[in-house]
Amino acid sequence: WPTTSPYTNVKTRAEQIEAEYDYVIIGGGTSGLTVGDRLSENGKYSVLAIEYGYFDTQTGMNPKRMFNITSKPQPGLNDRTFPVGIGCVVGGSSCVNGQVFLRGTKEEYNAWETLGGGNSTWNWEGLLPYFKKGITLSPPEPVQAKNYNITYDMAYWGTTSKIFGTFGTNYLQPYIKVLYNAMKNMPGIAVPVDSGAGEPGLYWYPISQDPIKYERSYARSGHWDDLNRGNYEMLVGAKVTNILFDGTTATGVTFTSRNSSDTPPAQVKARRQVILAAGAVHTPQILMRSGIGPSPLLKDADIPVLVDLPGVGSNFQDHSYIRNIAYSWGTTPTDSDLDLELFNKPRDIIAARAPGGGAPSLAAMIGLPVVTPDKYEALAQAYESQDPAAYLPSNYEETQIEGYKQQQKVWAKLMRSTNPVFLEIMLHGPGGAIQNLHCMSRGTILMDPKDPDGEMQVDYRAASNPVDVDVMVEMIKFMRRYMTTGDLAQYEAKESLPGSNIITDSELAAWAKEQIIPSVYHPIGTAAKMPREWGGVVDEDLQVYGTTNLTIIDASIMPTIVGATTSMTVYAVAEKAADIIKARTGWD
Ligand SMILES: Cc1cc2nc3c(=O)[nH]c(=O)nc-3n(C[C@H](O)[C@H](O)[C@H](O)COP(=O)(O)OP(=O)(O)OC[C@H]3O[C@@H](n4cnc5c(N)ncnc54)[C@H](O)[C@@H]3O)c2cc1C
Repeated sequence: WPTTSPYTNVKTRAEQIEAEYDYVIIGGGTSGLTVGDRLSENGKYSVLAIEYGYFDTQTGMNPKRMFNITSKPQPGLNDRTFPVGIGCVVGGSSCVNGQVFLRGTKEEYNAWETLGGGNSTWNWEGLLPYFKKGITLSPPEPVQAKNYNITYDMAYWGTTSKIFGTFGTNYLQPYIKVLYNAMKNMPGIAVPVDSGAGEPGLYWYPISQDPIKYERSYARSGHWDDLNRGNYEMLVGAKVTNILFDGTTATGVTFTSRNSSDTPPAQVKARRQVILAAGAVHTPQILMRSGIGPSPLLKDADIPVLVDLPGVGSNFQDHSYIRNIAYSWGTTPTDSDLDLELFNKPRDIIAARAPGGGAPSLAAMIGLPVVTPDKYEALAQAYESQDPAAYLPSNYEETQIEGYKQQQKVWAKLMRSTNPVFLEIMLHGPGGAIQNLHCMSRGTILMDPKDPDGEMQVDYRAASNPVDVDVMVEMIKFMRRYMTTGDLAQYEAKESLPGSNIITDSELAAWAKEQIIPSVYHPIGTAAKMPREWGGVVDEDLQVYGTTNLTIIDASIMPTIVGATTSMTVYAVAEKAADIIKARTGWD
């Protein structure tokens, strides 16, 4: 390692590339490769993607394919630190991710429209065509659909993209349908026709998997491997340090070799557009290194200020979770129609005898009024009555406080709606992980002014807003109700974590602070698409304020996080971004 690639248009040295391309994309990850594919598809324009990682024949989470970053200690979580998972390989985080393939709900995307300040097309209706363009759904096998009563609706999916959603076929599970039915019968739980319908509820969902090869479907397999276009090149093992400007017009980038410190920095020019796709952790670094960011920090780092944009590196959000609300069954349930004889056979025999018939993945995605019918109103009231600045980083400027105030307004309303997904439970029980998908705390990802090219300082500021712990307490109580009342009561499950001695809200909160992990590897928001007077970094066309020819297309542009794993939304955003860039730069 580094692994060499089989493609002649993958370059490993600065002298192998041209001096100038029409489009230069920083980051050959999920969003970067999607847009690179679209901008090179008519063959008329030259495109270069510059990627810090290398080609790898394997995929999946592994230190050699990930950045090595540890978060700052989290005072809200008893000063614990956490690994910051980000892919650094061709394909980016889509090459290492968990392949859970979900999208958010309608009101979560409509919040982006409200936070756009007027005339925004960043809403459910505006994004649905791009979910369809971006993802092909491979329907479940008929036997599987019948076994598990899987419904789907192709109105929410496309058929042309080479990024695939496929219903996985796990081995037969002894009680997955018991869990399904028990959750379905919990008060307020809906069963939408499709996980892609923009609705919360209980669903079997696809994973990002090729339906034929049964391998990971990701940005490289879908947007690079079969292309082999003469007008599309990739430079790997190269770190972009900063963007070049003529005045405030982006004209190219400077990069260094990732491995050899004795190679001098090199430059490449972009005739039409520089496209920033380095992900929510490193996009802010490249902006700041280029003089775009909070001016006090830039001055500390001795970087001349090109555009004072305080929002760069702020507004950081992720999902948070508790790994295990742990139970053991009193009596283990079994599905009434399960073929027990088959089930007890070794796994390979089961797989051979039930081709396509195993259970796909199952999730319960639940709005706050369903999580806590008694408390959601009080939680929403407590949240909306907060002084917006009370729990924000102390260096937030007025525009940023105003932006958070707008978010607070939107989200206090959405805490009262059943549509946005606050709680996610992947059902394979008993018990299991609970995820809070809408934290109100806001973190920062900032450059170390003493070492601007060193790793970014990632501060989740988890639980800095107390409402997040209060919400997590209600999620624990929901899991307790699910496991011990209703359909599952008969199985007399015993709780070992938090345990029967942890009862009151304050006991649960103290336990939660010991347990919460502030990231599901879904960082977003650090170059948010919001009005500049609300602390935004990019406009509705994803152009960086105060500049021309510079567009951001990655997860950092999301103003607020969606109640779903993030990759599918990143693909849809990138598809929309490609159309915006084409229209703006006269692509035909
Ligand atoms: C471990 C893990 C598990 C996840 N699980 C899921 C899941 O199950 N389901 C899901 O939907 N989502 C999941 N996600 C999240 C999802 O994959 C990401 O939200 C999405 O891929 C981000 O896309 P992006 O384009 O913003 O960034 P990335 O795909 O991360 O791309 C950014 C690229 O830029 C490169 N880069 C960074 N800095 C530089 C530089 N200076 N110069 C050149 N290149 C640079 C990086 O190496 C990287 O390849 C997971 C992520 C991780 C890391």
